[in-house]
Amino acid sequence: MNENLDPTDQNFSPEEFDVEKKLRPLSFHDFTGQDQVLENLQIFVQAANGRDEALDHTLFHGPPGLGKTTLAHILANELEVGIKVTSGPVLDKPGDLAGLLTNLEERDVLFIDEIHRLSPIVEEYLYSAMEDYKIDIMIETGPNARTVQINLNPFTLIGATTRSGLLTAPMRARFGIQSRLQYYNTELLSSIVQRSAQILNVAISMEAAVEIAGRSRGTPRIANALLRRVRDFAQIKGNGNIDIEISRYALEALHVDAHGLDEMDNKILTTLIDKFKGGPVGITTLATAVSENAETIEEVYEPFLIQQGFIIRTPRGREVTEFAYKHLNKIKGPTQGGLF
Ligand SMILES: Nc1ncnc2c1ncn2[C@@H]1O[C@H](COP(=O)(O)OP(=O)(O)OP(=O)(O)O)[C@@H](O)[C@H]1O
Ligand SMILES: [Mg+2]
Repeated sequence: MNENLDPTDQNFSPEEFDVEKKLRPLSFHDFTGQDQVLENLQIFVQAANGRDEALDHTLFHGPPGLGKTTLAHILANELEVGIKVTSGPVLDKPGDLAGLLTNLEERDVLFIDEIHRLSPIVEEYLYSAMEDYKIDIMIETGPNARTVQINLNPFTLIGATTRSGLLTAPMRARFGIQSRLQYYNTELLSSIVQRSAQILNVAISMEAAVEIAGRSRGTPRIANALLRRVRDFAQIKGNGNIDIEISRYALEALHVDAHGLDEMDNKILTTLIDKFKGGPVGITTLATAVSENAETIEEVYEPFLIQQGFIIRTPRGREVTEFAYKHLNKIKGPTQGGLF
């Protein structure tokens, strides 16, 4: 049994979990892209291994599906240590955290996903563990209750978050290594698609891999999900091999946007155009109009829309580009709304 995946990871349905487990890279060598981040991590890991010390606490931030959880497991593998996995919302009592911390062996990794969702009490409790490898625990109850300080084994905390803006400053300051993951370009994604196809044992043409990659919103998780769906079409409607025709047919049937934009991306663009004449509009106003929270728009949706050239950020707010009008088949200017 491969222990490198967390079966409670909510990003996967149970069937998809098994497939995901096979597709997830396990070493630096298997991991595609994020070159700068990876190069640095390799150096830090080598150095920590050479000194036989725990790796510095490490924070991964960036939009969903880009490889934060994957990298946390890769780090544990490359450090050749154990990993314990938990998440911000699950760790609601300092006692639970103490249990995890005291069970860590020397140099082990404690991975806390969604670390921005830790409760303030747990977060505070974590500070001394991270800084001095010490925690206070309460023993006995009633009149005999007292706290004792216990020493922990040196360990590495790896935190992951899609919402780094919600991390408190003291928390952030305790991470010696901080890496922001970027969206993947089509070339990188197509090599990820090819690698995944090989693992899934299905033949895929170069052109088809590029087609799937281009519609994956810069995100490996989406690329792998689309590949699995296209594979289904190839099996039932085609000859089992994935070529460009069956890919186009499948992506069409799945209503995947030509750029891989998701519902919220499209809602943001449409709202900017229809309600705000294309902008500029402030982030809070926009957030209210699409019923999403402003930080989520800033950290999860907007980076991709900007990177792809659909919107720009100006001092007066967000504005859509010509490209967005074209993509949504909308007409720019006062005649919009269909006078013709
Ligand atoms: N660089 C990569 N190379 C190959 N596959 C990758 C890469 N990055 C991610 N993947 C694939 O995408 C899937 C999703 O990645 P992962 O779960 O690490 O994302 P995440 O950043 O933790 O997302 P979330 O914020 O939703 O938790 C992985 O299971 C893996 O199969
Ligand atoms: Mg994750």
